[in-house]
Amino acid sequence: MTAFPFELKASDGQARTGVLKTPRGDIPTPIFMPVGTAATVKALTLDMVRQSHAKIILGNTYHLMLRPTAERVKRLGGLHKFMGWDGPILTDSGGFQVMSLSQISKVTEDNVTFQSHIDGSRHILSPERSIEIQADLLGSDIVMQLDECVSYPADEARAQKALQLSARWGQRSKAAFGTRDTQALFGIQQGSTFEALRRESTDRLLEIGFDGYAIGGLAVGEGHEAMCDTLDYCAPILPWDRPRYLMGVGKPIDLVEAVARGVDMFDCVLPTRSGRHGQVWTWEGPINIKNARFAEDDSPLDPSSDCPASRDYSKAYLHHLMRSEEILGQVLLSWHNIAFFQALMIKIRAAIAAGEFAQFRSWFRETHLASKT
Ligand SMILES: CNc1nc2cc3nc[nH]c(=O)c3cc2[nH]1
Repeated sequence: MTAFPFELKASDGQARTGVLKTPRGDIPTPIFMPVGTAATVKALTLDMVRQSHAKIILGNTYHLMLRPTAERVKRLGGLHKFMGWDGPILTDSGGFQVMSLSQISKVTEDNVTFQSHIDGSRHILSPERSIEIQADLLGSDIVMQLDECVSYPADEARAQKALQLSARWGQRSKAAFGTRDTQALFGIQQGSTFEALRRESTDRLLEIGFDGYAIGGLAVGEGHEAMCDTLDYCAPILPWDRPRYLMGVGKPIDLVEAVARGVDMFDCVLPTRSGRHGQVWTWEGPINIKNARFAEDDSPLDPSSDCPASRDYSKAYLHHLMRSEEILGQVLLSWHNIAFFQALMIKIRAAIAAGEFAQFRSWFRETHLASKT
């Protein structure tokens, strides 16, 4: 299996910047992937997503297999054609959403059986079925193995059983994926916050061999400090010459601190979800635009941004839209937030390339964390 070329351009401490070359386009790293759960980045047209400088989006197998079903997406030409996105798409394997969204689910050696949170219908996800959905029916560019993510806190024995099952599922995922060179398969490291288990999981993944390696089992309630303490040892032991993808992360400060520990790829619903509720991410930290102090503030969110939502509307107008529960408010704030996350990654990449990441990191902490905007 010839993996997608991953060319590292520069590194600065553990931080690195490079390019992951895929058939549907080059992905600069470190990269943030907006989440397109049900074949849409919620509230945004794909022109807005492109204009935000996003290069790759994430699709959720769990949601799409339930509705409209992966078979229907296939009949309609696959996920790219169905939603009109011709750039790279990464799909997750569905296991995490089963555990977090479905009321009834049962994990055995062979598979996960669960009931749809939409209509209660019964479904099965096995490593083989998840690969079929992602690679053959949805046609995604980067496919994730099926894994088992334990909740936090986990006891060590339970976490070890889950990582060992995930490793066996990783082997089966790779066997089902076969040798394809137009798509990539990533393995997922587990082990909760136990260093010995993270090493055991990594050893198992390296024996199997993947195109990229995700760090699973984090952003599950452990908090920023415990996540960073775990990344201190679990990121650098993953192969330096392949992409490292931290699943489900995160807040801007999480991205900066994870890049500092060697992570290359991220995805999180935060920018779009928080935007829909009025939370706006800025260089000076998050604000809630519904706060009365913005009612007559006619300054834009970020005059230096090239995103119309950030540059061409006053905070007062956005305040009014959100207070009036106007849909346009959710659209513009979601657009601004994903553009901000992309602007953050652009600054991070430039800082690493210039050997100035340490300076950027301390500037960001002082500016973004200190001020209570
Ligand atoms: C929002 N936090 C979060 N989203 C995740 C998705 C995941 N998928 C597969 N495997 C994981 O361990 C995993 C962990 C995650 N944490």
